[in-house]
Amino acid sequence: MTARNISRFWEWGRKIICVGRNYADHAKELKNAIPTEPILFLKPPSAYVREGSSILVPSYSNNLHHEVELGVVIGKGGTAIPESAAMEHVAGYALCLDMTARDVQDVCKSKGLPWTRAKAFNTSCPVSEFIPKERIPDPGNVTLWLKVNDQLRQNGCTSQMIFSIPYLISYISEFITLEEGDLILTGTPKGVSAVQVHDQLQAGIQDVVTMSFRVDRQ
Ligand SMILES: O=C(O)/C=C/C(=O)CC(=O)C(=O)O
Ligand SMILES: [Mg+2]
Repeated sequence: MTARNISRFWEWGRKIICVGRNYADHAKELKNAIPTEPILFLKPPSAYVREGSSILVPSYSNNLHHEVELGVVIGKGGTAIPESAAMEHVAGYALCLDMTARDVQDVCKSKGLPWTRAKAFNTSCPVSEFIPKERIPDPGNVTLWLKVNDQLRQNGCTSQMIFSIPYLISYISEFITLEEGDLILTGTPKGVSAVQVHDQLQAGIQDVVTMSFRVDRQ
């Protein structure tokens, strides 16, 4: 059997675990309280989309938002990983978008329902190429940005995260066993806004990576 290559982790069918409201300025812009514990939700592997394919607006949404996020790719699985050992479990990173049907999420929130339809639809997780760990020596201090049609909408630093990457790995692995190829989306900084069909999104991690996606109707 051919060995699988972590640099194509999105083909492995592993878990996508997302952290919400992990930046105070984003929690505030949506009028949410600052969390005292990580807020988690999941996307299925069918949410992945790669450059060259489009982000599809779900037929049931009229308010699709971009959220640029740093993704952490797990290289070594584990359960109840101590915070002190957490970074040993990281293989690398990816720039990710947590595409969110905000109108649907608002309805879910008002009814106390899960966010699945708002967050987990096909193409809701655009990802960049795999970034080996060595290329981001300090993932707790990198700038993430996103432009829509060349206009800057998001520009934030991972130093603003409420819960650090080691803390998140430790917290999550207490009750979800992490496996090689899993991806953790670490939350978005402020500046989320709506995208329209035929918009061109461009995003980057300072001088490390950039990626582009077009938006189309489902
Ligand atoms: O509570 C809300 O209104 C929205 C929360 C999110 O969408 C959370 C995230 O996905 C995030 O902060 O990245
Ligand atoms: Mg998000």
